[in-house]
Amino acid sequence: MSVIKVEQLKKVFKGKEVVKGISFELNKGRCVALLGPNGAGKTTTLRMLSGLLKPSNGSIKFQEKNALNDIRYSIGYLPQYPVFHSWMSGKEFLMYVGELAYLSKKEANERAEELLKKVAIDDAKNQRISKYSGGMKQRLGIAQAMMHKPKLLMLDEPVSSLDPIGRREVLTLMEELKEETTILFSTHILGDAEEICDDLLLLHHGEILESGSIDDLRKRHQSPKFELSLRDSANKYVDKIERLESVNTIVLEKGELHIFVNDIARARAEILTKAVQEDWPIVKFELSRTSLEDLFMKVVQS
Ligand SMILES: Nc1ncnc2c1ncn2[C@@H]1O[C@H](COP(=O)(O)OP(=O)(O)OP(=O)(O)O)[C@@H](O)[C@H]1O
Repeated sequence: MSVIKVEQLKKVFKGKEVVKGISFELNKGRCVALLGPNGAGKTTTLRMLSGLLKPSNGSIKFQEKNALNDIRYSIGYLPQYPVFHSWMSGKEFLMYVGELAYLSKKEANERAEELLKKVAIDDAKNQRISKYSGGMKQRLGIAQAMMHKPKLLMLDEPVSSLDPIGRREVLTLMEELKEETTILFSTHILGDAEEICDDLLLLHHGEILESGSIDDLRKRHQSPKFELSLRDSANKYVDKIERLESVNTIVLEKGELHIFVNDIARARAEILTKAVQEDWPIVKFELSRTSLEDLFMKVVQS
């Protein structure tokens, strides 16, 4: 069952389309990564979904209506650069957020205590936020977004500004939150997406290039390739290999040739025959598979 359905969502800033009519659905209970390089349109998309930015076109539909008939009560949102009232303590801040979400004082107090434990800052709950580390602030930001038990939690690059320990803490916390709510989080790091997410939306120049479960995408993007290194300049061999019938495409990466093929046996025979005939100074000739990483690198570099 889907939590949210987005159709033809578009945003134009000063005549420039930065989100180009994207459509997708998020299924209940899934953790979905909105993955894309800088400037892909991730923040703009999340801001439209959270109601902070008016779309130029398209529709955003929540499948379940909430009692207040306002999508903001179905969504928890942590912006990329959250602003806290730093003079407040973590607990006071959560109580304040609870009040804004129309929770009673009792409800807000119970929920705040529960979340402070969950995000592991209950020891520091009475300390001023200005004393918190980056990781603690980010975890408080997640708690803030969860105060009103949203159906969908959206986090904009929640780990990109953190040190390795902070990153680990927040990623572990997100894994736990998957049990409670559907998560959409933006990142430009494929590894983070793969570590905690089920599904992926790959965004580039405001368009969704790939979407689906990470497992399926991984399978779909596995195709055979040979990696060839030579003691010579690899450039000299590109033309010769490209002319072989069994070769699809060649990518030169860090001095190594990545030769994409369909028929492994035929390609191997053709390449090695040519190499022996011309006495190529081969250092490495190895079969490997392309991967989601290859796809992402191609997207990021284009
Ligand atoms: N308010 C605005 N006015 C004009 N252009 C904007 C505005 N907000 C974003 N943009 C442009 O829209 C494009 C997408 O920006 P956005 O912040 O959504 O990308 P992003 O994928 O979140 O990138 P990053 O990872 O760097 O945060 C960029 O080219 C950006 O300069």
